[in-house]
Amino acid sequence: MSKNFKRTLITTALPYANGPVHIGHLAGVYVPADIYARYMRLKGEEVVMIGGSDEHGVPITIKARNEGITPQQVVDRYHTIIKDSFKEFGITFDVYSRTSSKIHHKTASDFFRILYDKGEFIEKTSEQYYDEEAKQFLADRYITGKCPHCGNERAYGDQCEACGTSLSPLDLIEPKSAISGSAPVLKETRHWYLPLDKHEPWLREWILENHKEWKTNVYGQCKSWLDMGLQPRAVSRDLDWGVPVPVEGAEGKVLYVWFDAPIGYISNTIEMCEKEPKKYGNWEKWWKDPETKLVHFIGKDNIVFHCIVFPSMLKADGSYILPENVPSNEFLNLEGDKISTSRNWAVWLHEYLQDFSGKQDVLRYVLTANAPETKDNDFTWKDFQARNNNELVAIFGNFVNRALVLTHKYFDGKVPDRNRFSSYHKDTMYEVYASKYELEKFLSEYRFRDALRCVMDIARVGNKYLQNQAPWKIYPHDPEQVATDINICLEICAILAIVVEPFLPFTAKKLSNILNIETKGKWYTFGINKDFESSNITWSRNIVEDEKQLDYNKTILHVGDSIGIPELLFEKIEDSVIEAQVQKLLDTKKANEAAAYKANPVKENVAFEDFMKMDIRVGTVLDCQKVPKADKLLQFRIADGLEERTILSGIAKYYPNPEELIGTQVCFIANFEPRKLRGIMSEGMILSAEDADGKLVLIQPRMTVTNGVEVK
Ligand SMILES: Nc1ncnc2c1ncn2[C@@H]1O[C@H](COP(=O)(O)OP(=O)(O)OP(=O)(O)O)[C@@H](O)[C@H]1O
Ligand SMILES: [Zn+2]
Repeated sequence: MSKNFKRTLITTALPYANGPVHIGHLAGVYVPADIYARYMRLKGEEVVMIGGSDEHGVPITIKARNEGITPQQVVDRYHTIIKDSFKEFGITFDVYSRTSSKIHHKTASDFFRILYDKGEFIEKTSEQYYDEEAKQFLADRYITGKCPHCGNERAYGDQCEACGTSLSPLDLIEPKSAISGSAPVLKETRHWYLPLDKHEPWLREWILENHKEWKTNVYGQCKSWLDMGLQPRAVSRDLDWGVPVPVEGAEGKVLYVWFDAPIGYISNTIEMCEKEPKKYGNWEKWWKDPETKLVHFIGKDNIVFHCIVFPSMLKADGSYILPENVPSNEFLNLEGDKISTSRNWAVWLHEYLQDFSGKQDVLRYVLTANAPETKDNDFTWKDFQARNNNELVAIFGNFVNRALVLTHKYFDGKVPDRNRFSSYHKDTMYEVYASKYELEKFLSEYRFRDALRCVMDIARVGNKYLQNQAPWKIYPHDPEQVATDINICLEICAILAIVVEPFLPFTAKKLSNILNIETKGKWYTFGINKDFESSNITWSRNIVEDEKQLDYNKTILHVGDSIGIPELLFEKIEDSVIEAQVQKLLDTKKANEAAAYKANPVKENVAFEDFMKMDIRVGTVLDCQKVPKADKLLQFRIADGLEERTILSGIAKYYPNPEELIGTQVCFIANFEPRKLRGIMSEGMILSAEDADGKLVLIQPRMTVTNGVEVK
């Protein structure tokens, strides 16, 4: 199904501006999109990449209310962090704007109005909760009440977080408004719906028949939505934050965020074209010309919106093109847990950039090598370190560095002649060219992990070649052979500088600077040149030779070219650096557990007389030491105001320096039945509090009291 397109429009899911960007976002959307865009640019294609922040919707208004600031202040804060960190990370948007912009409000409003005037919506009246004190309708999240399933008193109108059931506001028992606290009343309200059911027949044909080449995860999700049958979907909301519905009598209503956000791709394209008309031309050529290839990069939770809902909106308008592909990724998890903004379970991009200054490419490498392309995947710091040390440093960096150093050592920093070029060298270069060719095939299929593997294969070929040829052994008796070897190695370095650019742009820049070459426009200047994007060829590794298209003399570097001073491309990451990151996550986990801690229900009441039977007293620790061969036990000698007594307590793990307790006071049950533990008689029980994480902490009076006094 390949068509000849003139240009490519890449959109990237708009990150929701209620938090910074994390590695899940990057792996799911922005790194693959950036690889694709950079690759197209290297090939000299006309391409743009559109991004921007998604700034409307209820969660942002709730965050603003909780922090006592305006929604605009919330989105200003995160938009800036997101935009700056993307830039520093080398994500090359042609435009990165936001949905609170004037252009977007106008574009989204006009878009709605055209569909409204064409009769593409249906209008329905329904009953919704209204807060009479605050004089506003309540979004589901703004209503709390008792969960009908588990009795949790603080369930939300859309979900009970205690039992996980999804709810509708009408399910809640004794509903309350989260704004005023008053009981809301049901009131009629009018909304507009996009009748997706009406669009179902053409969607079926367009996706299920004509786009069988879409990734199986994407195709499968579309098929199951279509097979369930589509329903009309509301496009408006009663809320005061968003794009107002441009219809008479619709005061207090805004466009629903899912309707408003994808239009952001169009608004941002318009903004880009208005800013630089010479460079980008008219926005309509990007959105309305069938010779434009539209590609949406998204994560899996956005599939239905980009394959079914947004195309239906575009079709309802009638003047827009539809996406040619929607290469959606599955999800990236972090150390075995789902990444979550609200639980702070993430590696945040802006923090990474601080902690790993100058190491953008390491993260880009790991997120691509381990991308969740076909199934959910896990990011771990151990894997991050291993991939850096064993792959980037040991293979790529090592090869390039040895080739550059030897050039300076033997050839005065100049590219030597390849006089001995023979079939063995030809085979080596053939491997390199075939890998580049395969790499191109994978890129055209949005298989970025496999494509990156091909880049590393080229570095592997170089590394192996250098190891086999061992120029440092040959040089004394056959410098001419070494000249040919180094010539080959330098050419492989130059090819690496070009093919690695989409993946590791900072490394490509460093390497091409050392080699004194330009990477731009060089994609088709060596090896075999066939464009997978626009041809229907079936790939095979031998096609290169079969077609006799390979000219081994067409090289990037030339004899006598000067090579700059070598500089290390990658450096080893030490254990201590990784341990610090792991510790940061453990701290987060602990804080989350503490925040989620719920005290046990109170036990049955006891009578005063029963309480008085317990003889709890205070005593001073005279001696304290670990019981030999018992991990948990500490042996206390206590001055109890009468004689002295010995008590054993299972808190050794929490008091690694027991001698520090000597001289402090503890509380103990004095009339606890004595019992023998490890051959020692324990006369009582020392009192501790058990913290949420199981840690035991001694109960100790804040002021010294007389030994033996009772606790009441
Ligand atoms: N862990 C992840 N792995 C892969 N893609 C992700 C992940 N989290 C989010 N994405 C994708 O990133 C894009 C932007 O996400 P969005 O801002 O809507 O965040 P979200 O899904 O609300 O995430 P979060 O709740 O973590 O903030 C979406 O296309 C989404 O599918
Ligand atoms: Zn519940």
